[in-house]
Amino acid sequence: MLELSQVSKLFNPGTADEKIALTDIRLKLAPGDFVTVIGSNGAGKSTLMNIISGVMKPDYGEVLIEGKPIHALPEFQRSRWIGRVFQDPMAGTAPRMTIEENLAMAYARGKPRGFRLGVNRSKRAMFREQLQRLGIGLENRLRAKVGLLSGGERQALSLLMATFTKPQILLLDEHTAALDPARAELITRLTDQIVRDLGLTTLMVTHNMEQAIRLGNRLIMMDKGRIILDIPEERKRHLTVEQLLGEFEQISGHQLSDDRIVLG
Ligand SMILES: Nc1ncnc2c1ncn2[C@@H]1O[C@H](COP(=O)(O)OP(=O)(O)OP(=O)(O)O)[C@@H](O)[C@H]1O
Repeated sequence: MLELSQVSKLFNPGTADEKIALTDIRLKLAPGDFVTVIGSNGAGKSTLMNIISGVMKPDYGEVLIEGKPIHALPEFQRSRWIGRVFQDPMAGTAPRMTIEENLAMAYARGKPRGFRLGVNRSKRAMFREQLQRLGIGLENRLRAKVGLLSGGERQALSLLMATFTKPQILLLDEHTAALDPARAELITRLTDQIVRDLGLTTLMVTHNMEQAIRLGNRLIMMDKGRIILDIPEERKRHLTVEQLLGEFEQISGHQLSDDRIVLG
């Protein structure tokens, strides 16, 4: 489904500012894998997401989705294949447009140019049904401007929009980090529900260790541009936060330095 082979990325090569972001990343995800990603500051997590989504090119190596190199795909196909939710609730939605207009935009993503962006009766009924599944009452506010929604509501809408057309890969980039604990928990629950219902192949970067253990069927740990540990489901199920941090320290030789870390 998703395969990274020997992916490397260096910023500002040959200058005093040279930074190794990724070194020889090899990773294979099977269809339906839900992988949580943790790591220290500057470990390369965001660069990894940027490269998988195709917005950044690796210096070396390749990213394949269903056997096809992602960087060779036209933009419209990439946007249909990859759904992404960012940390910033403002990032995934258009604030001046209504909820239904935002959903119409997400629905048209990856469809041929000229596909109608408008909202007709049958689309509205479908949007309402999808919003109902979130369970936060957005189905009654189809014509509300998205800029008026709370951060949590907006992130729930972003999640729905990113998964609307069942992407091949879902990338979640610390998507609960900017929310208060109650809203973060709501988005976590919705994420788990949507990923399971649709059987989406998912990579989720998180600073919440308990969440990293609880969600998904696999956990990878990154440090200094490398994947230093890949924990399968059976091991993850019995893991505690203390054990996870202990393993990190043992393998990397230093403590997990993450200024946004949440232990649970
Ligand atoms: N555009 C850029 N130009 C130069 N260096 C960069 C750029 N983007 C990232 N880096 C560097 O590459 C390394 C990996 O950064 P990246 O943002 O991928 O890490 P991260 O694991 O997401 O970190 P954090 O958890 O702190 O957000 C870091 O050393 C960072 O300073």
